[in-house]
Amino acid sequence: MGLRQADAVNPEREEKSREAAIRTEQEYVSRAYARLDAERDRAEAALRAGPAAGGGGAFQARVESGVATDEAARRLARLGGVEHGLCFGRIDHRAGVDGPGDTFYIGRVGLRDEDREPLLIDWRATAARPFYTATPGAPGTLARRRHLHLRDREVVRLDDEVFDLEGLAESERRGIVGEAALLATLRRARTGRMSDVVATIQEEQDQVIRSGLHGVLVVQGGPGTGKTVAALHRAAYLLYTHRDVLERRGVLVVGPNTTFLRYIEQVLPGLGETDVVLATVGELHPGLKATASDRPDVAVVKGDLRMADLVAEAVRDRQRVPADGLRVTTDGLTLTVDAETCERARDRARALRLPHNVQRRRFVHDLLEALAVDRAEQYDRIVDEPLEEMAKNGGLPAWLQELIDEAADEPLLDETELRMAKETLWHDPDVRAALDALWPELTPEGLLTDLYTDPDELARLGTHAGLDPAEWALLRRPSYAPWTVSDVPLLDEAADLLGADDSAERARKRAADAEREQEELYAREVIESTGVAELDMVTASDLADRHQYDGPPLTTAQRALADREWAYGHVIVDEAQELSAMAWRTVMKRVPTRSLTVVGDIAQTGSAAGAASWGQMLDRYVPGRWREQRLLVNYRTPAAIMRVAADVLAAVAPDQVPPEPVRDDGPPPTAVAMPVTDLAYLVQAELSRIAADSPGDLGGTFTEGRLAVIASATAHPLVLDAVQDAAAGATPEALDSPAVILTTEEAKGLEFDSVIVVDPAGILAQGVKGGHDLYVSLTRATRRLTVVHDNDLPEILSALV
Ligand SMILES: Nc1ncnc2c1ncn2[C@@H]1O[C@H](COP(=O)(O)OP(=O)(O)OP(=O)(O)O)[C@@H](O)[C@H]1O
Repeated sequence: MGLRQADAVNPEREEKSREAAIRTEQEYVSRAYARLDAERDRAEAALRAGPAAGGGGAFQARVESGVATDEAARRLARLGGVEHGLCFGRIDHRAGVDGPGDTFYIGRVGLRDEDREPLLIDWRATAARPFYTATPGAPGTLARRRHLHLRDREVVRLDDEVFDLEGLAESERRGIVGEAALLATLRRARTGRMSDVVATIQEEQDQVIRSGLHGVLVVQGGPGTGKTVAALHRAAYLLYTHRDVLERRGVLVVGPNTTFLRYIEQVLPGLGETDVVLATVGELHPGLKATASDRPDVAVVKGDLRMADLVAEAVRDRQRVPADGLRVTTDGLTLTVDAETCERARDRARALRLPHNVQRRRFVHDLLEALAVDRAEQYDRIVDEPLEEMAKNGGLPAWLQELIDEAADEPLLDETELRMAKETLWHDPDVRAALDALWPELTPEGLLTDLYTDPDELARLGTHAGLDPAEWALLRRPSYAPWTVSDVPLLDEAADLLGADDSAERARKRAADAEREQEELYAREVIESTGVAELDMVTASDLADRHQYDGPPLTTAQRALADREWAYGHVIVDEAQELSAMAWRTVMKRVPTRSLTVVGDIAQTGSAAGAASWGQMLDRYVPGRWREQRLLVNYRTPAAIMRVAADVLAAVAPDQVPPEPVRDDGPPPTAVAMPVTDLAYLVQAELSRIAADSPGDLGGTFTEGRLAVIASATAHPLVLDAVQDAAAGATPEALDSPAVILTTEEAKGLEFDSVIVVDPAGILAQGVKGGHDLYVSLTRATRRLTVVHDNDLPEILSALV
């Protein structure tokens, strides 16, 4: 146990020295806040002044000041997020022979005083690391670590750990550092928001946070081990340490549902980062926000990699050759292209190995050419036939015969004539319809809708892709059904295969380039006519650029979100065990460098399409090249609740070890046999209990607790009926209310002070993953757990009293 400084002195002296220490720290903290205010003022002033100010007349200077303004905006955003708990730690290095050791204050952001001396060390900086890694057994060069607890800007408490006294029993500490501070933090009631834990990050979490940027890091840990908070702090750390790469490319955090992402959204800005995109798998296809889910058996089929083959088959199936060749009537003529020529055109287009919509251009050009030639030949025949007739009858003058012989050696159409003929044909609706039928321009949505609604096509192509009839039959759905989360990887796959015909975009660019040339010409004239010396450094292209400037640049996050082909600098996947193989395929396309943090718990896999092991999903992309870090300590669930959950885990995943709980507080969990109709009373009673034993915030402020009722699919509608006062569903508003009713799936990744689990037998019966669902439900409570059953308590919950 870490020896607190206070233990070594008598109570009165302790109180006095504590007050004195608080006064000293208050002075320091006040200085830090004053500095923060000054920095904010400075950044605000720079921002108000705008890009042109301070740059003098020279254009380059103005550009530089524009960059400085962007930097000021970033800095301001960063400084805005650190008001709460600005400074939370202090480390004193051991004195050496050459004098006292260094002292550093650790904060959410780095600050320097007027003389550029460090006032606060950013928590992500190397110099801050001992704050997180020192243990009594391995203190490194630290003599003391101090946690500072603030309420607003006031220092209200200090917690010390002194490392250079003897007699510290490492074994008692279970690897936990800063225990007093940690437990105080954990005992705070849940506010419906995920808090950042930057002041109490633990050693094992610190290793995750500061692990190198490259490669795939898997963070495997049981419920409540801080995987999510560690992953988010890792995002902040990586952005700080690899700013150059990551500010440009951004970090993508993929989480299980939008509510959950909202929770973590409240953490990241608090850490002062802005270049992070948060998305669910349902949002990875730009322009779509899929939230609906498929039935588990359907999700399993859609999540299988054979779906990639099915989508590819569907695309190929739309590149057709008519068995009897192409016939199309235009301008009173029936033009034809034989099947062999059509086939050659298709093979030439496919050989380009480009997306379908881009290959289409080649195919269309080839067929238009064939049609144009046929038309020319037909015209030719119309003119030639009477002449041939005349020639046969010997009625053709010699000069005309000579002309005809000459023309026979010339091609029928020269280049310009051919281009114009193709152009005319392309504008004929009948020609276009005929070509569209052979090689249509496709959208991902259109392709999948057609496929899902056509049983014959599903049968034919499904068999090609290796799906059996029971599987492809599950894919049928009406065209009006909403897109589901499992459809998104398939849409993404289709988008890759289809690509976009960018001719319109290229035409726009050509026009823009021409316009720009004009701008440059004009700018050159301006430079020549003004002859102003300070413009010497400006090139005409600079001036043209300035002229075309239209609004502030998009942030990395905004640009990344809009671009399906954006390559992120790093991707973090939370609750990663839930991703299907197809979802992994989509995620991996977003990060060609394979720099990922994969966070999850195989024992909590609830989705039938999810992972049974990490290797199953990752080896395909980084065979044997991913590293795993385990988190073993549970910071959420008290020991008594964890004992009950451990029995469930032993039954459903005997090879998984439950995490070791830090907390040993709270009442024992209970089981109550009662009808669901009486549930409202229990909810009321629980709400009063959590209000009564809410310990208040560190500074004494009372914080409200939260309660969740997690019900089996069968009991869920009955619970909604019985407890009408409670909110329902994992929506942001519902989670902000005192009591919320959730399904097991909605409860994933969330936590509450008190949890009532209804119908455990029903949850267990929820398909193959029922046991995992029950394990997840039982581990959502930070203080109280009640299990409600209808006299059918499953055997594996017999530890409940
Ligand atoms: N070092 C820490 N200091 C204080 N609180 C912590 C620490 N680590 C984790 N916690 C708290 O423990 C709780 C669980 O953390 P988190 O939700 O990140 O766990 P998880 O491993 O993602 O859980 P699950 O798999 O059950 O979703 C949170 O309330 C978090 O704030």
